[in-house]
Amino acid sequence: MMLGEKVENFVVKREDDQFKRLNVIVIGAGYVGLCTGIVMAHIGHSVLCIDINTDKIALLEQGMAPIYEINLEAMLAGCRNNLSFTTELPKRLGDTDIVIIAVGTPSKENGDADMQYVDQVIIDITSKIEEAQDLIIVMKSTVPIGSNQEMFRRVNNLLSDRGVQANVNFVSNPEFLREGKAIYDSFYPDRIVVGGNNDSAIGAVKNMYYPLLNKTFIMPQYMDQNFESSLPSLVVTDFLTAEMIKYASNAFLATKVSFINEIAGLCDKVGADILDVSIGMGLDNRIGKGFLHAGLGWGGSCFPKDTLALQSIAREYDYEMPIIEAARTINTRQIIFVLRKIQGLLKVIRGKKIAVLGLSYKPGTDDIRDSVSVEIVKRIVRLGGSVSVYDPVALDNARKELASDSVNFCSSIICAIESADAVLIATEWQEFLEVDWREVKLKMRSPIIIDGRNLLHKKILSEMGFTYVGVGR
Ligand SMILES: NC(=O)c1ccc[n+]([C@@H]2O[C@H](COP(=O)([O-])OP(=O)(O)OC[C@H]3O[C@@H](n4cnc5c(N)ncnc54)[C@H](O)[C@@H]3O)[C@@H](O)[C@H]2O)c1
Ligand SMILES: O=c1ccn([C@@H]2O[C@H](COP(=O)(O)OP(=O)(O)O[C@H]3O[C@H](CO)[C@@H](O)[C@H](O)[C@H]3O)[C@@H](O)[C@H]2O)c(=O)[nH]1
Repeated sequence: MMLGEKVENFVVKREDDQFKRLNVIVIGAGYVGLCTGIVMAHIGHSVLCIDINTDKIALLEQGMAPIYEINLEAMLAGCRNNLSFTTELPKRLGDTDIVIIAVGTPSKENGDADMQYVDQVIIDITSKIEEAQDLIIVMKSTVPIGSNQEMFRRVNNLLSDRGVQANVNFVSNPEFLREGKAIYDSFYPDRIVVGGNNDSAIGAVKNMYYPLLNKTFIMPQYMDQNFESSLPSLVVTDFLTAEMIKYASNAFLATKVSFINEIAGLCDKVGADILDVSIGMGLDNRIGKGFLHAGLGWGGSCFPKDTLALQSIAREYDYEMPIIEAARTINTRQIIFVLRKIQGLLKVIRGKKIAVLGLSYKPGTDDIRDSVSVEIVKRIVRLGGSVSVYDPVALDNARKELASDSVNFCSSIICAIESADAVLIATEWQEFLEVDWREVKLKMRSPIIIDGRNLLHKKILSEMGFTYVGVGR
């Protein structure tokens, strides 16, 4: 890294180097790995995507997406010349310029990030590195602060144990894509963060992203062409800071949602309308419009585990993080809040039938990891209720998680609400906005809507004769 570069860490930089096509291996073909592989292939790199999950790879080889993500299959079809799939690392890594690690780092029981998948990948890669090889390992998985430095040392120790002399470098390159918009975010990131301690490795990663940083790629016709995104910012920094940027970003966004949910709770008490409060607040540029949508709270594979991991890291220093603690507490309280609302309306949940619309942790994805909706279904069942559930894409993923005689999986909204004592909107899928609520009302036992995502028009539904309860309105 150049002397003085740290000072301008957060300055937007534009690279003018000649773009060089690279041989890239992506390890882990999940939400992050697959989207990254597709985008890298689309912008011209030669990409090999590896996953130990043989079912995933079999689907991908047939051009089918193993996850629900808008534009994924079309993009997959569009870049097959540059993209191949396999279940194992090649015997030799000699031709590979960059290996991107994108395996999962889920929570352990104690809240730490579980590094077993990353650790295994490090061992696998190192065993394939050859004498005199140049290789850059790019860490996209979200890993605890200090991990990249530690792994860099570990790889070099393993190599010296094998008596291999090679030029292996690490670059921390956290990912910020959102599920449901993963392909779009991968093409148009707000920023690309690269953290490391080696100029030439950082330079190679900048080159890898050259077409994105300079928008020199051509977007396929079927993608929305009416985007107004500006060029992404490039943040060059050290390992620890890059790792912290990822955790801090997720913790901040989670806290912002919890903040608005706390205010929504008070709106409920005083009779103010959180929708207008959010608009009124968001119009202040310093606050910003995003992440002010009050509801059942945040879930998914990132906010819950990453806030937990950040707390775990802080505990190592006996350092308290009361804001993040509060954000998590408020998030759990949202589940209690909705159960109390249901109890308030139905009095007793035991023996009642509740329709739950939406199972994924947010619209646009089939991911049910840490989904608030799934947790609420489990709690209703524990309270003796029966639940009929519907989701446009996440039903299959939820079947195992919610297997119970008290849970009925329905293939349509109308099937789910048949004879229901109340309906809970748990994920704000557009389809729930478009359904004919008059028809729904005729089929329900009692016309009660708990709108856990503030999706529907309160006034219109009240006029139809529904008892409507939202979050903070
Ligand atoms: N999902 C997101 O929206 C998102 C966004 C930003 C960052 N992240 C981070 O990116 C990482 C990956 O997240 P994800 O949601 O894509 O995970 P995922 O669970 O969808 O995918 C991980 C994949 O890695 C594979 N895998 C595990 N061990 C392997 C090995 N040894 N070799 C090859 N493949 C292996 C698994 O089979 C799985 O398909 C996590 O650290 C996560 O925190 C996720
Ligand atoms: O105003 C809001 C915004 C979000 N949410 C909830 O917050 C959760 C997370 O939403 P979102 O951030 O859109 O989804 P993710 O795909 O989990 O993306 C987050 O987590 C990823 C994994 O680390 C990061 O890469 C992204 O930048 C970060 O936004 C979901 O349950 C949403 O329902 C709200 O309740 N209200």
